[in-house]
Amino acid sequence: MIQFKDLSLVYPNGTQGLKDVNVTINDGEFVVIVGLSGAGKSTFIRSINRLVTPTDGELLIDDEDILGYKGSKLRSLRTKVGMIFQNYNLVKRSSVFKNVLAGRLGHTGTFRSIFNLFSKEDKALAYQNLKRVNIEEKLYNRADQLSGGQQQRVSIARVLTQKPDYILADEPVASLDPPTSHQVMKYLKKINQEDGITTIVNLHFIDMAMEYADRIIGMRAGEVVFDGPVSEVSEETFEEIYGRSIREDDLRGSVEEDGEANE
Ligand SMILES: Nc1ncnc2c1ncn2[C@@H]1O[C@H](COP(=O)(O)OP(=O)(O)OP(=O)(O)O)[C@@H](O)[C@H]1O
Repeated sequence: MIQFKDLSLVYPNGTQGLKDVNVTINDGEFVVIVGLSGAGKSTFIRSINRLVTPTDGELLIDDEDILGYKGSKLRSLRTKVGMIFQNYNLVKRSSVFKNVLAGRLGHTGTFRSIFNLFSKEDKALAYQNLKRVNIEEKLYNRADQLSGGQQQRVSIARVLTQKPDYILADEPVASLDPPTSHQVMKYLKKINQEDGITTIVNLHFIDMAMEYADRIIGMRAGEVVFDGPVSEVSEETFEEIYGRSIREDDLRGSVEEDGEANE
């Protein structure tokens, strides 16, 4: 469980990234954070794995306040909380398999990881996770030979190999076309449902938020201005969150497809 308690973050230049946020995210939830650019979505997500550090309040993960974490505590937090980025963050010149194995680094001792000494079990897990996102045939390809959607699937396999309790995804589909965006969201949702991993995703496409979220959190100027199940969300809700009417570019668009996630 993740609990934001009166959490605020003021950046060194005085910008208020988060303002008095009170939110509890229960185990197994699939939460989508929406809001205009600059609303604080990334700051919200990045607080959870301490890529940024809130300046006031408490942030409890499994009942422990993580705000004071340093050194090994911080490293183990980042092993428990996996992250997926808009730009995939793969090592471009490394193979797909090595990139996925990198998910084990938090579990492997420094000595073993320097020499890439991964166990048979680690390698089996990496392969199995590549299969889960249907990309195992690209095992030996260099990461930069893959399309954007394929690279994001590799990054999902890497995060799974990390065996996290939580997955954060910061605009995971912002660089992808509509069909590929849906594929990636489907994999994230499937993993959430099958493995019960709590998943928090930032999206700025409201149709995708409605399609995949269980619960939507709306942010504006660092504050949570809406928090509720998808069943309670209407067009007016988004208009309130955005402070304006909905436009074409707030929608990713749907795709006619058979649901099979292959490229
Ligand atoms: N390192 C930083 N230093 C100063 N201000 C920052 C920093 N990072 C973010 N901000 C500011 O904090 C506010 C919230 O930014 P944040 O990136 O969390 O918003 P966002 O909703 O994720 O937007 P986007 O969709 O554009 O990424 C913005 O005003 C942003 O300019």
